[in-house]
Amino acid sequence: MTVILIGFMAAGKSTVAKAFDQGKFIDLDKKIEKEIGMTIAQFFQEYSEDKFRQIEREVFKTAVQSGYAVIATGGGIVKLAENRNCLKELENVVYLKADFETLYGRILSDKENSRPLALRSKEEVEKLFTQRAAFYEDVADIVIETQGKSPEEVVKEIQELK
Ligand SMILES: Nc1ncnc2c1ncn2[C@@H]1O[C@H](COP(=O)(O)OP(=O)(O)O)[C@@H](O)[C@H]1O
Ligand SMILES: O=C(O)C1=C[C@@H](OP(=O)(O)O)[C@@H](O)[C@H](O)C1
Ligand SMILES: [Mg+2]
Repeated sequence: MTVILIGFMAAGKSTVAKAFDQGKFIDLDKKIEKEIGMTIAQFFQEYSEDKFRQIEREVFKTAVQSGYAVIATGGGIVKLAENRNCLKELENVVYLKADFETLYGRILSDKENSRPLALRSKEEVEKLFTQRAAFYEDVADIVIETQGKSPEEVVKEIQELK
């Protein structure tokens, strides 16, 4: 079975996926960065978000056919209707949920990932969160509340699903 992790920026999708054995998980953003040879932030600047979404769509499609144990998506995977339809058809789509203040705090203190869409004002990021939250709820099979839980605790909950 493949577990697909969805959720807003800094929900913990990448951190949680990494806890699974090498080769058995894929982080779509890391895969994309390897393919494009630059960071996502650089790509947004040099090309566009739309171009990024096209690549994300293809990488996601390939990943779901590849038998990974865990797929960490990027927070914007739900932006394209094609991806939302695909998520709805899949099983074990896990929404890692947290409230906006928690996520925003994590975004600000995360020095490892550059998130171009988080460079906007806090109000705009919150607007994006509200729009996206409805999509995550809609396509998810399972919701895991991550608030007050360590990444290890979240990993354990996911392992118990198997
Ligand atoms: N359950 C958690 N509790 C506290 N901090 C977390 C948790 N999960 C992730 N983080 C931290 O939040 C930041 C973003 O995590 P990341 O896994 O990159 O999220 P995502 O891939 O969903 O954007 C990282 O600094 C990470 O260490
Ligand atoms: O929410 C988004 O649109 C994005 C989230 C990022 O992934 P994380 O959710 O892993 O931060 C990354 O794919 C890109 O910066 C766009
Ligand atoms: Mg990530």
